[in-house]
Amino acid sequence: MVANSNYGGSRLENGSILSLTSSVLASPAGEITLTSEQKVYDVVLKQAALVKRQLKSSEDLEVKPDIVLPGSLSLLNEAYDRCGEVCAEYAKTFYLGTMLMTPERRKAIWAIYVWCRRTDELVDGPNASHITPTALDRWEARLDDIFKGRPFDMLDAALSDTVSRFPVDIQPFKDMIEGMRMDLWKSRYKNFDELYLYCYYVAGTVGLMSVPIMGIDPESQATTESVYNAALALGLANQLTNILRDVGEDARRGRVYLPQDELAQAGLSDEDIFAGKVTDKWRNFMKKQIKRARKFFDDAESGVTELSAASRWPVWAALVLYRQILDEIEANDYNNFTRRAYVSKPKKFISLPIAYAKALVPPSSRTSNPLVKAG
Ligand SMILES: CC(C)=CCC/C(C)=C/CC/C(C)=C/CC/C(C)=C/[C@@H]1[C@@H](COP(=O)(O)OP(=O)(O)O)[C@]1(C)CC/C=C(\C)CC/C=C(\C)CCC=C(C)C
Ligand SMILES: [Mn+2]
Repeated sequence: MVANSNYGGSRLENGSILSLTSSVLASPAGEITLTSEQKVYDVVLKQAALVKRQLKSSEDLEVKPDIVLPGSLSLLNEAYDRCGEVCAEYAKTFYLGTMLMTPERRKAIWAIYVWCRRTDELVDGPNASHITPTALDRWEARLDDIFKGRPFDMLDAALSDTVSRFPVDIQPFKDMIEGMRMDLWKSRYKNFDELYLYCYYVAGTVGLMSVPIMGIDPESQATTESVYNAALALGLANQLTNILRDVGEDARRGRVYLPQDELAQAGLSDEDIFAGKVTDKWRNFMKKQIKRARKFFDDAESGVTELSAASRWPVWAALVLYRQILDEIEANDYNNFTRRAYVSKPKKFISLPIAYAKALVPPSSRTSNPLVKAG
């Protein structure tokens, strides 16, 4: 779980979370001493405060009433349907999971999914080699327009509608673009602190975007911050798992996301990764990395139960299925250089009712719940 921190930080209107004010502690050399975890926790606190304030101001209405301009509703429905199709095409199991959500929430999650997928495609898709920082700046300007109610195309229109109905903030979206910017210039991570920030940008942000849509169960006694923290943890866990699964594939593109200092401590280097030989050194290194990823999944678990009842199943399914990729890496004897770990269809099939059973558990009102408000 992300630790409670006591520090000040703020963001320039258009900047990433790295734009911090003078309330930040500085070392004698004048360097900023905040860890990535602390910087990200600042975002979590702000997102939680924002959602609380906005829910209050709309008198706890979770979905704002429709304002329909003549002819616009069918276009909007088409736009949402298209988002659903994209989602079904790229993430079948997840799409199935969203079918249990209320129609408003389901459509909103599809719209966010599509925006995230398109953002990732900019740097990972077929046109990735033509993508420049300027193209990402243009994508960010387009995001600003989405939030101002001036969408550029149909898929943007769905997101524009979503952000007008749910208390979603622009910051996690901007931060995701920041992560894609990082992918343009950075291919090595000195330590876990650097990797943590990257994982927040490209995946923790998804958790923060999703909570206002998923909704927190009205019976939940948990603090909003703790639920956001759990959502962040699930995003981080998923991305760390992605990185561990894709070591070989990333290396072939010249990328090593694994922390350089931890590789060195294990007696390993980039050359060992490019050579792609599974040795005992590699196995021991991987065991530690897997242990850390599992810890983030554990941190996410308590938060899932606090979500509104209909949102719990898709999130449990995502958690249970993604976590199994780590088991598969182990089953492959840590060969993530030439074998891609994946969860087989039968295993997926068994996991879905397990996720469903977990989703039936309501939020706990007992004080033993680690997320429950004090007093
Ligand atoms: C309280 C609590 C636990 C709430 C739940 C919060 C929640 C729904 C968290 C979801 C976390 C999640 C699914 C994160 C996605 C992480 C991820 C895999 C990010 C990928 C980034 C880049 O990776 P890379 O390029 O290395 O990998 P590929 O080879 O390209 O796969 C992403 C691809 C960024 C783009 C992310 C998406 C397309 C997924 C967006 C998903 C949603 C908006 C829906 C999330 C909802 C559910 C129910 C899972
Ligand atoms: Mn990608």
